[in-house]
Formats: sequence, structure tokens, C-alpha cells
Amino acid sequence: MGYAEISVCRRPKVAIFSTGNEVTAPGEPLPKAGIYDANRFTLMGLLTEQGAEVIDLGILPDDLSATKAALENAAQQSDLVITSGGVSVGQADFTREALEQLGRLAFWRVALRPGRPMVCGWLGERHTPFVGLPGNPVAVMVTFLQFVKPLLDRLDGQPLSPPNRLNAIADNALKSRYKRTDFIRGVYHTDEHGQLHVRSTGAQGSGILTSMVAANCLIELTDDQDGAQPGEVVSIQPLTGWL
Ligand SMILES: Nc1nc2c(c(=O)[nH]1)N[C@H]1C(S)=C(S)[C@@H](COP(=O)(O)OP(=O)(O)OC[C@H]3O[C@@H](n4cnc5c(N)ncnc54)[C@H](O)[C@@H]3O)O[C@H]1N2
Ligand code: MOO
Repeated sequence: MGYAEISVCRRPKVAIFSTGNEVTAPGEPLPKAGIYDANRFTLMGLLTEQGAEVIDLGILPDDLSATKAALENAAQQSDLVITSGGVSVGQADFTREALEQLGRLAFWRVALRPGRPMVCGWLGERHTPFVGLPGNPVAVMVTFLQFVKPLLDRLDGQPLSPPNRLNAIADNALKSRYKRTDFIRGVYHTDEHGQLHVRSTGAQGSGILTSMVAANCLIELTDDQDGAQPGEVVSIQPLTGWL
């Protein structure tokens, strides 16, 4: 088209950590009560697909001063810092406290399942945005798609666009609660009349990572819905081709 110059936007640098004494890097021997790190690899994949430059800062122990030092350092070299785990109310949950001591808490806890204890704020002198995702692997994916993706769009200088939503007929009963948005992993298909149908993948524990592999959409039941019956029309967010 003959343009000699065009304006571009620098890729956002995103620093990521997993947290938790039990969280073990793949390749290391798994201690008793240990669990292999899944979340850092999920975040690397999702962030790379979004065009971000990932700074992988490894696994943080459940320790307030170590967490503070690591977050402070991460905030100086990135445009966004993301952690997973340590945001609930357990004795070994230090992420929120570290944020409060290093910067500003914007919000903690959302009326969402999975993902309820997520935390958000700014770190350090550069006011680097910070998102503390919950530790459960499915909660990481759901909160990434609902909160981090729009934040990255803003950092990229793109306009905010709502997620792609479609209506589908529920083929099985779906559980959710009033006053909370529930994201249920689902499988949708089109019937011979071109009508979309959806069913849940089954058990919805937020540690069941294989349910995300089976799913091709998230069924979104908003805070004004108390579950859904078979035959009811529900809203879905397709996962394929969405990122
Ligand atoms: N008293 C309350 N307890 C809990 C609440 C609550 O509201 N009140 N909320 C529950 C919910 S919902 C969630 S989600 C969890 C989230 O807590 P944390 O963010 O502090 O997460 P952790 O305890 O650190 O981890 C939860 C779970 O996930 C495993 N995990 C953590 N990191 C990784 C990783 N990188 N790869 C794979 N798996 C990981 C961790 O071992 C735990 O099993 O709080 C509830 N409790
Ligand atoms: O909301 Mo928690 O995120 O159920 O797993």
C-alpha cells in the first residue's frame, strides 16, 4: 500500500510466577504432598497466544518477604505481573498481603466460580498492574479469559471488546447459584436444523484440568440465574478460535 512507516505497539512484557511450597517444577522429583506446576505453563500458552512477551520467574515459596522481594523485582521489569495461588484465606496465603504492602489493592474476591478469590491491584513506583489468580488450574484459565485478556487488550492499545457469546439449548441440567456467575465447562454442537446445543463436561471441581481439555466452550450462568433445566436457552462463550 506504499506506507513507509506505520505506528505499532510494543508487545506487553508480562512477568509470571506460580506460588506454593507444594508446587514442583516438572523434571524435579515430586516430594510427598507435592504437586507438579501446571499454571505457569497454562499462562505461558495463553499469554503467548495473546501476543505478550512472557518473563517466567518460576515458583515462589509460601513466604511473605520472599514474595514481596520477587514481586517488587518483577514490577520493575514488566508491564503486568501475574501470579497464581496464595490468594485465599489460608495461613500460607501471602499474595494479597504482599500486594497491600508494596502498592495498592484494587479488589479482592469476585462473585464468580471458579475464580472467587482473585486479587487485583498495582505494584511499586511504576504502578505496574498486578493480577493474583487463584491456584486451582481451571480457575486460572477462567479468570485469565474473563479478566486478564481484556487487560492485555488495553495494554496493547486495543479497544475493549466483550467475549464472543452464543445462545445454545442446554441438553442437561446445569447447577449454579444466585448472586454469583458460574462458568461451567461445556461441549456444544450444532444439530441437523442448525440449532446449537450444549452439555456440561460433568464434574466441575476447579482442579479438574482434564475437563478443560474435554470442553469447547464455557457455559455462562449469570448471578440472576439459579441453574438451568434441560431445554432452556443458555449463553456460551466458545473456546475454539476465541483466543
Ligand atoms: N475459607 C476459605 N477457603 C477457601 C475459599 C474461601 O473463599 N474461603 N475459596 C476457595 C477457592 S474457590 C479457591 S479457588 C482456593 C484458592 O486458593 P489459593 O489461590 O490460595 O490457591 P492455593 O491454595 O495456593 O491452591 C489451590 C489448589 O491449587 C493447587 N495449585 C496451586 N498452584 C498450582 C500450580 N501452579 N499448578 C498446579 N496446581 C496448583 C494447590 O496445590 C491447591 O490444591 O481457595 C479455596 N479455599
Ligand atoms: O473459585 Mo475456586 O476458583 O472454586 O476454584
